[in-house]
Amino acid sequence: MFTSIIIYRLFFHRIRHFPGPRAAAVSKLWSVYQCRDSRNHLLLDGLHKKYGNFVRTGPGEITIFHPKAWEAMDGAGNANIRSDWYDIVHPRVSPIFSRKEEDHIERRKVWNRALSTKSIREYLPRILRQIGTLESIIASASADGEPVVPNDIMQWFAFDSMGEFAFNENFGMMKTKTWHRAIIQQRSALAILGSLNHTVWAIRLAFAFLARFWRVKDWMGMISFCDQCMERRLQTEATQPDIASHFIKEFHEGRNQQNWVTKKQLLSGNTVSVIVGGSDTTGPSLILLWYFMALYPEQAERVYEEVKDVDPSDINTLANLPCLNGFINESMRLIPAALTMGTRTTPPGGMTIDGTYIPGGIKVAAPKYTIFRMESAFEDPLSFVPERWYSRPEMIRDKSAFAPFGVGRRVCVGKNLALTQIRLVATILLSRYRVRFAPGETGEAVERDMRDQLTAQPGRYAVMFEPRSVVSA
Ligand code: HEM
Repeated sequence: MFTSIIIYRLFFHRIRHFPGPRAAAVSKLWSVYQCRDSRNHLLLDGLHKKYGNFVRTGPGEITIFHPKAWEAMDGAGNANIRSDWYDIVHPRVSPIFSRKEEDHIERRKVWNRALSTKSIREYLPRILRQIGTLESIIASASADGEPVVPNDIMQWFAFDSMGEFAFNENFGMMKTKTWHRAIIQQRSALAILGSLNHTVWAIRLAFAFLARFWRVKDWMGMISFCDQCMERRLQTEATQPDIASHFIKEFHEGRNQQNWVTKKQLLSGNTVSVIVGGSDTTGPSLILLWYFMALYPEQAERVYEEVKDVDPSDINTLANLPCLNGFINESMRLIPAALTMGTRTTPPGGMTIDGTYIPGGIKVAAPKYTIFRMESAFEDPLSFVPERWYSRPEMIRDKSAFAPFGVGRRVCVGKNLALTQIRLVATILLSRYRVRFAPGETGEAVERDMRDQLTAQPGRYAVMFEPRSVVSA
């Protein structure tokens, strides 16, 4: 039987004519093995260089390397659905864990309210307070002449912040300068996705049979931590508006036809999505932002000149500053937080992109890491040139290639919150400190040791934050 499956996949399958490694056409286990050290972004980048823009990366999977890929997959008029990967936390559901579009639309409504411009304004004082705590860590390290490790402090900031405005709860990592046990578990759990991401059936099997073992135990611990956060929140009256209050309202008032179990699964799915999706993305983005600041100090100084006199609570002004936003975009372009994640299944009639027809029922992927570095999308794509986003637009050949938050109706619902946090952290810290690599540090490990585990996990590096008053004295 196995022989006939292999023969079918190699010689008779509808996508047999797409180039790619023969072993990948036979089984996705090939990718699992190739990604055993969580370097899917590099594996796919290499496949693009070897096989071109449309590569068969699984028996029923095509990976697309094209600036228009995300528009074709998620943009206006497309009929793709999310792939079976999005059943990963089944039976829990949320907008991101929704495959049918009608479910997705319904489940997204409450998030649109929880993360609206009005809501972000309500969370603003807490964002600023969290940045205050972040700054106090930096201030004390800098007073002692000690380096700081952005991989720690920026992740602590991202998780503590999410605890604050999602649940009105302080996870206390920045205060104690230590990792919360639950977050260590979460990182260990998400590391599973570095290789097994390719075979969601294997992950589901592991959840069913290995719940007490290996990293699967941490996965279960992560889900249980998220549920406990929500349980605690359900027992309390919120003192300030938070994201959970929107979910809880929906839970109590939700659609009549939904039974209690269904609503509980939605509440749990939303909770996991907000903790993981809201922090393990902003954290890496900030780690990478400071890496690029240390790597390109003259560009960082341009941002400083722009932000030094801006009132940080004026988030509209921040959103329109060319150097600041150019720097953030360029950092996200060279290393996006979601390096390769996101697969869709083509509709029964298939999908055509730039004249290439992909049949129906095929899983398609479009790795941002490689697409954001394509010559057909950006001039001099491997160089860090923030000016391409403001004064040198000719260096952007196809803007639709740049989609760090996705596009269309499935675009990240937390995009504005994340960008507000990132702009504020950059503005407040840059206006008080100059950043440089710590003595003996080159930053080399950031990309060399980076893992692709659902989100980018950059290698560790250390920086010195030097108070500007001292620097200029
Ligand atoms: C720099 C930070 C962030 C990046 C780069 C990012 C990236 C993304 C991407 C690429 C998607 C599409 C995923 C897919 O379809 O597979 C997405 C969806 C989503 N993100 Fe984010 N995200 C960030 C921050 C946040 C924050 C702060 C939150 C919540 C507080 C959040 C919540 C969500 C949710 C709920 C979805 C699903 C949206 C839907 O399906 O309608 N994200 N994000």
